[in-house]
Amino acid sequence: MEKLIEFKNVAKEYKVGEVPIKALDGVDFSISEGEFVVVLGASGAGKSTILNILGGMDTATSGQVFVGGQEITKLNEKRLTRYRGEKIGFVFQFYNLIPNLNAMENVEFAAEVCKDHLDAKDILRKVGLSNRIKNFPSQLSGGEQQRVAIARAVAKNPLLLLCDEPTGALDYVTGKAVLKLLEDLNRETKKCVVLVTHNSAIAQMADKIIKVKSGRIESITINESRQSAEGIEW
Ligand SMILES: Nc1ncnc2c1ncn2[C@@H]1O[C@H](COP(=O)(O)OP(=O)(O)OP(=O)(O)O)[C@@H](O)[C@H]1O
Repeated sequence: MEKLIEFKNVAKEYKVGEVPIKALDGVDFSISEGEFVVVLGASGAGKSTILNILGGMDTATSGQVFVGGQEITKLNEKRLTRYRGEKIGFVFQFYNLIPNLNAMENVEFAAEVCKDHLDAKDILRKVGLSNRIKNFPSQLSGGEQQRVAIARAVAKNPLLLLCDEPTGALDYVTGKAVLKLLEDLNRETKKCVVLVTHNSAIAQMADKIIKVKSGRIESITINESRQSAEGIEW
């Protein structure tokens, strides 16, 4: 399989007052085309920092990050913004939908800047929301809002789908349904999904599990027996 993502000796340091905080310290890993990857670790381990650097929402202090053959650690702010807008679909824990746009408009608004974007209505149908397209976020349940957020990310037809604790605000059943949706999208579209979580049960869904501890890689495991979202329990 082609290498899609590569982190080479990546470090991230935050300065809070005079005190430097090493959020990442010498992180190396690679991810192949089409892989479903779970980044696992305790609170504060550095998971979101990895995802944010990968998605161009944050920058590394040192080291190199390659995505689809492009070194994103070399991009200036303007090109990084374009990379983020065109290549990355984000799904967050708290959905981040625009409250005064309905479901359809939320998806269209995000997708329209992307050249190869997909049809918003088709994607909303795919995530099981064809009868809610005119609803505003406040009229939708948490699980439905997360489906809109996933539709919004997918409609951009991005290179990568990055998900930061996508089930963190959802109950067990709804959370599993959202995981099933991400799994189906990964299998059907062959899009690479990188999902950050502290929930080790979710790791069973992955092709590759990257464990992070105190800003370093603790282990990288290839999972030969990937479980379906329906089959995992926590
Ligand atoms: N903007 C920031 N300024 C200062 N320190 C930060 C900042 N962002 C993150 N950190 C620190 O970097 C470390 C890694 O944070 P990160 O958010 O990546 O962890 P995480 O594994 O995603 O945790 P959680 O599961 O709680 O979200 C933590 O010690 C955190 O306090």
